[in-house]
Amino acid sequence: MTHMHIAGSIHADAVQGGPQWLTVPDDLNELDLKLWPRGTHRDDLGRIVVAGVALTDTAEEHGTPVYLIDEDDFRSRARDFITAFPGWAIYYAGKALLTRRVARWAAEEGLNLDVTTMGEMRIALAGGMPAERLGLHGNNKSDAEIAFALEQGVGRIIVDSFDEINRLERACADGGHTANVLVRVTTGVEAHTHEYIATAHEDQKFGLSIMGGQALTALVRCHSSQYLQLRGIHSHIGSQIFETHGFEVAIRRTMKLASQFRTATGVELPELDLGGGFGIAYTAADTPSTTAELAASFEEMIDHECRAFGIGRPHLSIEPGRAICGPSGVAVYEVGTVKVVELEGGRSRTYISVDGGMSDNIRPALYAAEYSGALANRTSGADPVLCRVVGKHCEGGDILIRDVFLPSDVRIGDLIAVPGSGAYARSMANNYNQIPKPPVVSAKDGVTDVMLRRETLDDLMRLDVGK
Ligand SMILES: Cc1ncc(COP(=O)(O)O)c(C=O)c1O
Ligand SMILES: N[C@@H](CCCC[NH3+])C(=O)O
Repeated sequence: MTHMHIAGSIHADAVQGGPQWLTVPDDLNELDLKLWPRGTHRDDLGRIVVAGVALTDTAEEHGTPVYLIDEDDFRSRARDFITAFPGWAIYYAGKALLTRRVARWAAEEGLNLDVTTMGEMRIALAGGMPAERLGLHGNNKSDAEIAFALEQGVGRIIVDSFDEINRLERACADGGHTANVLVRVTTGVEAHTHEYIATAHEDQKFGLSIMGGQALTALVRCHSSQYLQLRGIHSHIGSQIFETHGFEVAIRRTMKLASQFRTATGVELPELDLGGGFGIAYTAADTPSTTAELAASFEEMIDHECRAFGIGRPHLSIEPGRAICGPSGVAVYEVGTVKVVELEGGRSRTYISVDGGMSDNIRPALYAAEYSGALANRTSGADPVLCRVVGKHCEGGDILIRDVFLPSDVRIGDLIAVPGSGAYARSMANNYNQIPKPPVVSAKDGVTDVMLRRETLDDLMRLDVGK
């Protein structure tokens, strides 16, 4: 698909502080394939088809809103990482999307799994992911979570504070366990992403500071513990990152820390985990690197820094979440109302209200995240108009797609499909306005299968036990 930059009259920026990147597609019916699960297309009836399934059929069978995850797409993106990073351990970040079935796919594709809570551990194990392939994260792991991880034989625990090191040692002493640990550090990198999803600058809750000296102290502390097997350093600089520069700085600083640790103890750390954060395309303007390109630049940076610090190549791992499940997922909504709002200068914006919103995808409200969308049940020859796709919540910021061009004849009952919805949408869903959470169905070879059923109002009513 080609895009032309558009004149002021309908440019989003000219309308209302919209983004400069938004352009009018030459053909609204054509799908920008980089945004969708591999193989997505329109059929002869003009319906969008994902994994061999027409989204109209998904909507009919499962209702709307509905999240559809293309199994083959998920598996192929997992395999891309396994292939591009030979010898590395790939920990799929379950926080992005985790169900028992997703855990099984991850296990079958040779991924490990990054988990953060009791709930994620339980789902991962129930899905058949072996405990030794789990890495437990979290800045406030409870005694119960730590005890469970130790009993199950979780492969490694990423420690995040001195309090937690003490807590973990006590749990090991009580239960007669030892634990493999990595120390999560903050590298001071200012990742180029939204403030709320950048995690390596100093002034935030995760990790121990390299610059402040706590990281080295924690490493030495773990090294000298009779209960802890110190495996190495963990760094995660943030999420939805496109530039490799931040990773380069993180690698340099963690390698330097490893060499300082060696100087202090005489021991070379065997492992280095560089976290996740690899960005995906949500709109036509996003141009993420391929997994192979990422791998090539990581290999080069690692080689360079190992040589610079005279350190042997550690065993390396990364934790991609979004880059595996994000593009595999499509959310499907039904249009309930269409309202044209007149703006200054004779311009207008079309508000398309759908049957979901910030309860099933809070990312636009939380991070001003951009999405795109397409009419899913038919094609249209109508002119493009600038639209805002909004939810049904009692909140002005309840926006799903801030700016998108859709055909001017979008009407009640049409379906809007939002690509890039596999990560951090349904997994961050909530029940604002007492709206039950939508289902997640997997799709493969023309067949859908529910993995998370739709919540019902009865589910919500049953939680309300007061009188
Ligand atoms: C420690 C850690 N690892 C991995 C991830 C996964 O990030 P992403 O889904 O952006 O790859 C996150 C989330 O940002 C994280 O906090
Ligand atoms: N939840 C965030 C990413 C941060 C997740 C985990 N550290 C998002 O939707 O982009």
